[in-house]
Amino acid sequence: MFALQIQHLSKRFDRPAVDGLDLSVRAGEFYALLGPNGAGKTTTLRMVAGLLRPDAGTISIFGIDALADPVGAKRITAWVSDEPMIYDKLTPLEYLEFVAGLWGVEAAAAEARAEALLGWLGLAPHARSRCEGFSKGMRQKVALAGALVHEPRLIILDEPLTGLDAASARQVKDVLLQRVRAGGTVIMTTHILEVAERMAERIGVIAHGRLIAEGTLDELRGMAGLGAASLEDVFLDLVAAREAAA
Ligand SMILES: Nc1ncnc2c1ncn2[C@@H]1O[C@H](COP(=O)(O)OP(=O)(O)OP(=O)(O)O)[C@@H](O)[C@H]1O
Repeated sequence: MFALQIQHLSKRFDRPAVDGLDLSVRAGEFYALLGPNGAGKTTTLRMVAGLLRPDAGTISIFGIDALADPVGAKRITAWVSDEPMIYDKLTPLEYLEFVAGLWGVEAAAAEARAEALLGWLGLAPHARSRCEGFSKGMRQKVALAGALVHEPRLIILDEPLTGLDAASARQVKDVLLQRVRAGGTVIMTTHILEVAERMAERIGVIAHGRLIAEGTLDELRGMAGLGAASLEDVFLDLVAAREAAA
């Protein structure tokens, strides 16, 4: 069963940003998407999240055609952008209950989930303070909690750890791993190769809007032909090889 199946996906701005991309992520997988700046990662994920219309291609989320049935697809998907939006006048608890209400989560369940998420993310002491005074990292965690409160089956995150301190990054990683253990599927972009190396079961490398390599860390090492090299070496080698071929 695939959580996400992308076929021949394309999006062009002044030039191709995503260029006939094929990508499949299995249900229950932790998948990291790597690639140089401008490779097309965010554009791809925005199309999956229904925020951007592809020029061509198909997107299927747990068998739902996301282009034909965007509401059905969004119901089971969470999208956490690298510039999250929250409502400053609400407290985290109010925000989570509001978001849960939009998804039709029953009030008692919403409250329990909200309390649990805020606890795991270290926000319990701030659960009843308005978000307006929060730091960027705290906002990011509130946004993440908001994305998870309807218990989506597919969680898509764009650079979720950027700007977080060590403790917050650990909390976010733990929450994501917990979701995967509970049967969820996580797809995240990251430039922190160590995070991909440690957390992801499979890693996809995108360059120029296409998937140029994919596999476990060991498989990528094999492709790059570098024996026991670090993911950084493997990544740089794969991207350089693609550049040379282009
Ligand atoms: N709204 C837009 N209008 C015009 N061009 C865009 C737009 N969004 C993205 N692009 C272009 O599409 C290409 C892919 O960008 P994208 O943000 O998807 O890359 P990325 O892999 O997420 O990069 P980064 O790692 O820097 O976040 C880039 O050349 C970018 O300039």
